[in-house]
Amino acid sequence: MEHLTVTAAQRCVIEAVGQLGTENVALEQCLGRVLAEDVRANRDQPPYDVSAMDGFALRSADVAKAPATLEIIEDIKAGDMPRKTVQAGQCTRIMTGAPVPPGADAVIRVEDTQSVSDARVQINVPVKPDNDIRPKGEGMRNGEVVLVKGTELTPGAVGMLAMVKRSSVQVYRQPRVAILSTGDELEGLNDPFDANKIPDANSYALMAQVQALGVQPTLLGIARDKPEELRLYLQEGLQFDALLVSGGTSVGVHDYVRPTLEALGVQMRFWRVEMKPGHPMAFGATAESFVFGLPGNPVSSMVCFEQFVLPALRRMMGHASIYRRTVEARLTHEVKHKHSRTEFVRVMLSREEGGYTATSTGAQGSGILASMSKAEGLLVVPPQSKGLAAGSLVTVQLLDGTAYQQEAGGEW
Ligand SMILES: Nc1nc2c(c(=O)[nH]1)N[C@H]1C(S)=C(S)[C@@H](COP(=O)(O)OP(=O)(O)OC[C@H]3O[C@@H](n4cnc5c(N)ncnc54)[C@H](O)[C@@H]3O)O[C@H]1N2
Ligand code: MOO
Repeated sequence: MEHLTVTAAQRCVIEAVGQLGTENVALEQCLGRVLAEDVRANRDQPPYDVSAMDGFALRSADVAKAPATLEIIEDIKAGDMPRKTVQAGQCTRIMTGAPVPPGADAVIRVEDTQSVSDARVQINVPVKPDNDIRPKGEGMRNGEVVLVKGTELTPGAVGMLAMVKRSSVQVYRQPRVAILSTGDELEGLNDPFDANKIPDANSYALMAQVQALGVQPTLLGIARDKPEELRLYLQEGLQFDALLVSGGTSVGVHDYVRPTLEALGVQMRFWRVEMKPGHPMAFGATAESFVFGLPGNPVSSMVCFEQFVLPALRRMMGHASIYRRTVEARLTHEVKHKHSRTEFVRVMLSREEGGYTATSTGAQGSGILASMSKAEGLLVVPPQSKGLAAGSLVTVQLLDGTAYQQEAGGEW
């Protein structure tokens, strides 16, 4: 499986993974989850025609030649039921959300009236029938599906669930994700400082990328470059829905990850993708688990997460929109491209007249996390590109935000 493009590798991942099972979660915990059931309204809302304004409910015909003075027969607050019928020459004082009394066909807001006495009001302007009346069932009708299966639970959707009195709801399960770093050179966050070692940044950058999807991963720690130790860690990681291993995926003599995974029964689907950074990216599966072998270089592992792990996890969680949103941006400088791999360039975006502009965040080496930490997006240089001129229109994957799209946004 040589010369696999990013798009082809993404397809391979997405075809392999599917939605996880479902679970019931409390309304307080469901933000960002995906509905695994249709949710129906259990009442009409509003339950009757109600006033949209604080004012007076009246018969529009009575005020056709406004100004006109009407007799106030009743006061109705939200929560009250009207007791009287509005007859010719009459009105009721009504508050927002209160039921419109029989006989009245319109509401006029208080600003368009003038008090004459406690019992009489002058209406200053005419109103059309139905003015400022919110009809029964305008918001939802009893029995109708108000949220369809597959909907992501946004704050608005959570409000809707409360509106139909759902204190818990059936959603797709969150993936259980394990993260493992490998390499003798790595220094754990709590290990003593040693200037000759490499701090384990990948575990935490990957942790944060998973957390940004609303999932709390498990950090397995650091496996040293000893096949037996690595085997134990990988075995543990394969108990999870997804295992992210960084380092040891290329062809060095101590790159034991791939052979050890295979020895543990993992079927490798690919182990190289035509991309930069991120070339030695591996993907495999067992019956219960998916393994992403991410390159050790910190930026490479993060970029591979964006392209392969993120859509896979979102698919497991039941989302239909699984890819980062892409935008068009105008490049503020030249980008050279002298190979035939898809390149991802870390960029900052600014919003200017006519759209976004994209500017590199600095040195793009795959170990240089500083330029990743400033990045708002990844500019995609397609494999066939001969380089991009300043001022050209380019595609950028947004790294921040919670907006996603159904398609990757291009073939690359
Ligand atoms: N002969 C070849 N050598 C290399 C190739 C190749 O195709 N042929 N590919 C290069 C590319 S591209 C990358 S990317 C790296 C990936 O190699 P590995 O996945 O095997 O990663 P390591 O060799 O273990 O480490 C690479 C680099 O990253 C640092 N690292 C590793 N883990 C962490 C961590 N948890 N936190 C921070 N930094 C980490 C490690 O110290 C190395 O500097 O291979 C090239 N070589
Ligand atoms: O995948 Mo490597 O990232 O090009 O350094």
